[in-house]
Order: sequence, then C-alpha cells, then structure tokens
Amino acid sequence: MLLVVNSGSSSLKLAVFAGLDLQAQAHVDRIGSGGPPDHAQALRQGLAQLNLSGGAVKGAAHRVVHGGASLTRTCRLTPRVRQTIHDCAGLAPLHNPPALAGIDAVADLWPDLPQFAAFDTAFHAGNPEVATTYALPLAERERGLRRYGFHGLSYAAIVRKVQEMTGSRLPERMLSFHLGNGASACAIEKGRSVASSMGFSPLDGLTMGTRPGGLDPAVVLYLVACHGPEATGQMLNRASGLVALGGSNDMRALHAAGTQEAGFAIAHFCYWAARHGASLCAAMGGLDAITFTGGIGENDAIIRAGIVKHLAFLGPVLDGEANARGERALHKPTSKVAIWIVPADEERQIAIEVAACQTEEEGQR
Ligand SMILES: Nc1ncnc2c1ncn2[C@@H]1O[C@H](COP(=O)(O)OP(=O)(O)O)[C@@H](O)[C@H]1O
Ligand SMILES: CC(=O)OP(=O)(O)O
Ligand SMILES: [Mg+2]
Repeated sequence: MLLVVNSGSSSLKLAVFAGLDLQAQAHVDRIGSGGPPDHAQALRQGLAQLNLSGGAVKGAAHRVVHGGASLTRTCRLTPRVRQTIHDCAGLAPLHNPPALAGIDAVADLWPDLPQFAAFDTAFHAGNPEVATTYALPLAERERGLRRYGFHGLSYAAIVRKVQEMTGSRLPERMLSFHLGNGASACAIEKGRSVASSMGFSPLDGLTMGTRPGGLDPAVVLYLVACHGPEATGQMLNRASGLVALGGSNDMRALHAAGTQEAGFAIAHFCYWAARHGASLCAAMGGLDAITFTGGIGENDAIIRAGIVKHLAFLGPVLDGEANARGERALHKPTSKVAIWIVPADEERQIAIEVAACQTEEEGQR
C-alpha cells in the first residue's frame, strides 16, 4: 500500500492506495487557524485516524509544491532530491517546509520505507518561454528567476478526469480554477498547461486566503523599506488576501459574517479570479471550457457564479440551479463554453505518477 501525503497551506490530506484503489483517507483542516497548530501535529492526527499497521505500507509519496527548475517529474526521494526541496523552501514557505516535515516524520516512523516526491511545478514545466520569462537582466534570469506555476498535480488530475467525463474529447482551451486556501488559475491547451496565474512563488495571481495575489513590485520594495524583509514575507504569506480584507481566510466564515468588509473580500476574490482568468484566455486564444476545483471551487456556488458573471463576455452561460445544487455540469445547453466542477484529486494523481515512476525504474534495471 502507498501512503500519499498532501500538505496544503491550511490542510493536510492523507490517502492510502492499494495499486490505484483508494483504501482509506484522512483530512485535517484549519491548520494554524482553529485546528492543529502546525503540519507535524496535523500529520500525527491524520495518521492516528488511518490507524495504519507498519508492515502494510510499502511506500510513501508526498506532494511538494516547489521543485525548482530541476525537479520536473515525480521521483524517488534521494538525499539530493531532499536537498533540492530544502533549497526551494524559501520560495514556498507555506508548503515546502511542511512537506519536508512530513518526509522526515515518515522516515522516523518507518526508516526503510521507500519515499517519493511529486511536484506542483511539474505540470507547468512545458510552458512556453514567453510565458515563464520575467523581463529582468540576464544574470538574474540565470539565477532561476522565472515563473513556475503551482497546483500542477491538481491540474493534471483535472485533465485526466475531464477526459474520463467526456470520453477523451478534451476541450481544446480549458480555463481551470483551483480555489482553495491557495488559489490559482491555469490555461490548459490540448491537455497541457500553457500559462499559470502563479509565478516564481505561490504568492502571485489571484486573491487568496492569506496571500494578496498580484502586486506592483514597488509595493514590496516599499513594504521592505518600512518593515524589513522578514516581516514583509510574513505579511505577504500569512496576513494578506481574504484575511486582510474580510477578517478570515475561511470563505465559509466570510459568507456567515455578512459584514461590508467580508462582502468586499468576496467581491475582490471573484473580480481578480476573473481578471487573471481572462488574461489566461489570451494565452490560449479563446475559451471552450471552465473548470472549478478546490475547497471553494467545489463547494461555493456564490463564488463560482461571481467569477462566471465577470467572464460572461467570453461566452459561458451558467445554469443557476445546477450551480446552486453543485452539479458536475453547470452550463446551460446554449452555452458556448462548458462549465464543470471537477473534484480535486491530487492524491490519486500522485499515486498514478508514483506507479509510472516505479515502472520506469524497473525498466531501467
Ligand atoms: N462548503 C464550503 N463552502 C465554501 N467554502 C468552503 C467550503 N468548504 C471549504 N471551503 C473553503 O475552502 C478553502 C480551503 O480549501 P482547500 O482546497 O481544502 O485548502 P488547501 O489550499 O489548504 O488545500 C477555505 O477557504 C474554506 O473556507
Ligand atoms: C500552491 C498552493 O498555494 O497550494 P495550497 O492551495 O495547497 O495552499
Ligand atoms: Mg490544496
């Protein structure tokens, strides 16, 4: 059996697979905001829920958000791979350190267990250079300063699941929204990522739970001058976005609050999701389908409706009742653009990629 560990910024998802059959899962959320204080504690809680017997687990695989320029495929965790994940930790401070903590905790529990890493950046590794390049001096670009894009395991799973749903007639130009605590959008053309709203780190793009999304870099310079780099990093990763505008990073709490601030935070979230979404449509030369996933994307009809309304000029027509019921297909029959909810399936995607990696390793023996 394979234990899959998905460390999100506010949640931890564990899944156990026998082959590709899901045997058990555990979900711990609100980490650091009402739930467990940190990911190590969350992992202990999650493993206790699963009640695994040591001998049954033959491997563990971890979602790692930032793999840098070199880790672009799911692979076995060697000391060199662990070091690279460690080296990228500053670029994904909410994610890579918890992933490393998970890797080390599993190694402590089961020292000889083979471990694997699957990367959020990998699905975007084939983005065209024009999409990934920052117009910075060459020496800086050579340092690895470029756009990477994230939530790639989620987007890879969406391509697979939409193919299953449509009998492999994948829409040519798909705008996919992953709306969780971290939120992004991705332009998927013929099943491949061609552009992402996230950049060098998962800070860029949409308004998120605790991250501001796109900012003029002069704002960052100004903040660093006022507060120093350390406090600015904390502010941008943990104290911005919905929590800064509306008082909570939990979308459910914002709806329940009903205050003017909470309403503004919700409006800001929808407006900027659509602004970035429309820019991604330019990268694909149009739009054939929209997909929603993640805790908000899958569950929040108000947010989906708000985003689609802003994008109406591109052709999607939402069926309000299907949306309110959270059905799989949300478009009216007359809509030129399909709209779907596709539940996040990062854990199974990881299991599939680990199986492919093991098959490849056996072929090389
Ligand atoms: N039923 C729901 N309605 C609206 N928002 C929800 C619902 N369930 C979860 N969410 C929101 O989803 C977000 C967390 O999404 P999730 O994908 O689990 O996070 P992570 O980015 O940590 O993986 C939170 O903002 C939470 O409020
Ligand atoms: C990349 C990212 O922001 O991930 P999450 O949504 O799990 O925080
Ligand atoms: Mg997530």
